Amino acid sequence: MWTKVRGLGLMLIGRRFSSHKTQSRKTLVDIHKLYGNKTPILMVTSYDYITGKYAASAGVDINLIGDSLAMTCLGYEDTNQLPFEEFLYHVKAVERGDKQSFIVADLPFGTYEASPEKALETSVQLIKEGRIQAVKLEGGHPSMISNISKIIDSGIPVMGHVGLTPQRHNVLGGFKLQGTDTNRALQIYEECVLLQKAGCFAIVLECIPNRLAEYITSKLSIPTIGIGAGPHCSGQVLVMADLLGMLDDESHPPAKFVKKYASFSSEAVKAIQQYRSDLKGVFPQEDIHGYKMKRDALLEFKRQVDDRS
Ligand SMILES: Nc1nc(=O)c2c([nH]1)NC[C@@H]1CN(c3ccc(C(=O)N[C@@H](CCC(=O)O)C(=O)O)cc3)CN21
Ligand SMILES: CC(C)C(=O)C(=O)O
Ligand SMILES: [Mg+2]
Repeated sequence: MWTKVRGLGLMLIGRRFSSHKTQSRKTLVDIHKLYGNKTPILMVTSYDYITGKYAASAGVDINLIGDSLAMTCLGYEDTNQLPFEEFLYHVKAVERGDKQSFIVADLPFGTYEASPEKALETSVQLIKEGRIQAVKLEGGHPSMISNISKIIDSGIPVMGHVGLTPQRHNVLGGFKLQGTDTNRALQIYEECVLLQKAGCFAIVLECIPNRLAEYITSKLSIPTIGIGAGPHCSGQVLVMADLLGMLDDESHPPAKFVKKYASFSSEAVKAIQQYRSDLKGVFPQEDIHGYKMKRDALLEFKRQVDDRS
């Protein structure tokens, strides 16, 4: 009892004098501040409650529920096969795990291209049911800009995405570096200008040469978030499965731009194999992991069972 009261007292003192308030969710204002201060913006992708919690605990700035989860988490061949309902299920789980980051969700292939109304409808559903803060969609050609404007005009922040846009891999000829020739570089630059004019709060630059990304970043007044776009973007994004080494998949070797900071996959397999070998007498231990029963109760139980036969 005394220790409980003392614990409560310490807790109250701790609250009163601690400089750490309960962390509230980051907003667009925080993202703009980082950009203004030239502090690199940290973005990762998350999949579910667990990975959402990892991102929140690490204090990332932007947590993206990327449609790449189709491949890394669900085993689809590409992102275009991802059903919207399956995506939404993951969006909801991430949000339950992360109450700290600014959360952005991709608009999956087929859920926003057809019209401004369709793009808005999908975005509203993600905001309402997924409880997230912003959406990201691929492409910045003029027809896509009208879809983006409709979403932004309705009060939903939009992140652009240019360069290697994986949903368009069939017209891009695969997951290939973009913008190496003058015309394609100009096209990517023009898309960025249009996206900024439409009111996007940031743009992902994926798989383009370092110098092109650097130049685009210097020309824009909104942050660029790079993946395979060199060190001169306003921020960086990596896919969680790539940075944690969650997948050892020979059929999908990591891209050149990936840096692997952990080896979850091999650690997991090792741990499960250790568990198997422990079953030969090491785990579980009677005292540490087991539960006791009063001797009398056990004897009486056995007696009653024996009486039945
Ligand atoms: N795990 C994962 N990480 C990603 O970053 C990612 C996905 N999945 N799935 C959706 C897209 C696809 N992405 C990819 C996939 C492969 C390369 C890749 O291998 N690129 C070549 C470029 C060289 C060339 O132009 O041929 C490379 O060698 O890096 C790039 C982006 C990025 N996205
Ligand atoms: C790689 C990022 C930008 C993305 O779009 C995704 O993970 O789906
Ligand atoms: Mg994506």
